[in-house]
Amino acid sequence: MDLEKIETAVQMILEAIGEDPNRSGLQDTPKRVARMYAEIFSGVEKDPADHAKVVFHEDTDEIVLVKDIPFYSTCEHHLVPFFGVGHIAYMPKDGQVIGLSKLARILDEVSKKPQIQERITTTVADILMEHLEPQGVMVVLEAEHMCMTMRGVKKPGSKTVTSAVRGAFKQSFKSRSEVLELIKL
Ligand SMILES: Nc1nc2c(ncn2[C@@H]2O[C@H](COP(=O)(O)OP(=O)(O)OP(=O)(O)O)[C@@H](O)[C@H]2O)c(=O)[nH]1
Ligand SMILES: [Zn+2]
Repeated sequence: MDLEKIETAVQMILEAIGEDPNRSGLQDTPKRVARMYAEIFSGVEKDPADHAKVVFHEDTDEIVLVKDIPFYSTCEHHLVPFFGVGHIAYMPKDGQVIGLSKLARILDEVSKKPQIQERITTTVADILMEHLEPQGVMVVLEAEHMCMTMRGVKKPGSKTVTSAVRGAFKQSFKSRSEVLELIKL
């Protein structure tokens, strides 16, 4: 990531909005924003699938759900945050399972780039289908978009819910309902 370029750009934005980038409160802002972007956009240069490459065996083919995983991302249209919780479920095949934290790590890394909510949802589901090779995957994200709350249409409290359903969950209404019930618990 080119931190110097970010600093120059932030300096220009401050000037463009009519601020004085040299006043004391703003002097270090370009550097701070550059460091912050390095953090919140760190996923641009990474492959989130790396977290799905270590799998192990346990004698179970029952649904695993990690729910209420907080995530923060950045709307690619306005570069403001959207954030909420993700629920990630899978049904193992032949006892192939993955460390629970890896599900959250994948969601984190996919979120750390300019994004839209639908793409985070489908990317997480597709990574798990490809590398874990389970019977099925279901990913549900609920998020508040600051581009819809603090500006524009201004609908604070509105939530966007997206889901990606793969494999067995797509075929079986019963398995899908089971996950939705477990999310609600
Ligand atoms: N599908 C989808 N849309 C998003 C997401 N985040 C923001 N948006 C929408 O992206 C759209 C961008 O619309 P534009 O008309 O190009 O931009 P705008 O004039 O700033 O639109 P308003 O937000 O309506 O003021 C808006 O409708 C946003 O609500 C997302 O994660 N998924
Ligand atoms: Zn937006």
